[in-house]
Amino acid sequence: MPFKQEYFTLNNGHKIPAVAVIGTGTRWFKKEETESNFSHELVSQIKYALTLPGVIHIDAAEIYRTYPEVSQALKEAGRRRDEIFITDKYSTSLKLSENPVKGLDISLEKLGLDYVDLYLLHSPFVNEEQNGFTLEQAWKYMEEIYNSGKAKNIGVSNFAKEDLERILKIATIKPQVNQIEYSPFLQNQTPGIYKYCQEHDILLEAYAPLGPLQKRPTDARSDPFYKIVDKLAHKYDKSEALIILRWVSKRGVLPVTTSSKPSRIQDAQHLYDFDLTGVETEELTKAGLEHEPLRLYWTEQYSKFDSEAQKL
Ligand SMILES: NC(=O)C1=CN([C@@H]2O[C@H](COP(=O)(O)OP(=O)(O)OC[C@H]3O[C@@H](n4cnc5c(N)ncnc54)[C@H](OP(=O)(O)O)[C@@H]3O)[C@@H](O)[C@H]2O)C=CC1
Repeated sequence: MPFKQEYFTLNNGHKIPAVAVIGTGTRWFKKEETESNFSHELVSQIKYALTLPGVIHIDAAEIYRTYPEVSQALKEAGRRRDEIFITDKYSTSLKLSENPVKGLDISLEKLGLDYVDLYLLHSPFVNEEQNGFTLEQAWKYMEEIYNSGKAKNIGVSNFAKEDLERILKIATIKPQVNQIEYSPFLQNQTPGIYKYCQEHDILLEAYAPLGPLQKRPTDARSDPFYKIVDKLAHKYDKSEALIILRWVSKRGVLPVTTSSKPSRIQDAQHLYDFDLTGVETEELTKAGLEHEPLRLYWTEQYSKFDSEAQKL
């Protein structure tokens, strides 16, 4: 299969590989990091990903408790560091380490790395009482990390417009990325976030992009959205998952996916070997918007925005 490496360009001019093929949360997420729950399956999927062509984009986080698996896979794969792009996240709403600076030091140690490529605040749910610092101070820690070189890029996750506005007021370094839940059935995790990030040159990353496949309704066969996906899958001879991931990228959003199946990891790494036309992209956007919202994460905090999630 021919291979095409694609990047998005961040607001600091750095390049980021345009699909993250192995997220280490969701199906790999653990409540504890113990020897007995070490996932050999995750190690083998990451190692498999590291045999693929191009730069391999791995999505990790403190809260996933999967650093031991990532670390072992990196060591055993022996791939060049500049052929790997690692995102990591500081756990905010559940405090696991003192602050982002100390948290990253611990994760670098566990991962056996000198730096990560991207470090994110996992959510905006930070306050003095719970964390010992405010959201603005959290961002100052992130800037300290950027200046130290221990993270080549910094950003946020699950941030709404208002959270970004707070950060931008005090920032000397703008967040490069906002990683949010995004799929055809959730085109605005919080009101107006898609447009806001585009206008402010903050790259959106989509986690749970395959929500419509993870939660496929029983009447999908007669649903216009699934009919279009099926038509395009046949036209391009690609899986339905790839049609949706490619749509995400055509919307200017970087898809973050994962799988327990090597063939799906390989497919995702080859996402840019085909393209959708502008008309097809628009058709999927519209059919997606007509669907009722599907929100899989941060429902307690964000379900109140469901009525605005499908307005562009
Ligand atoms: N910042 C945040 O708050 C969050 C970040 N994330 C990050 O994003 C990553 C990806 O999130 P995730 O929701 O898993 O991403 P996706 O929406 O891409 O879903 C991946 C899952 O979909 C399954 N899948 C793939 N193809 C199909 C298909 N055709 N039909 C049905 N199921 C299919 C896969 O199963 P299989 O293994 O069988 O292939 C896999 O478990 C996480 O691992 C994590 O790193 C996720 C949630 C929150």
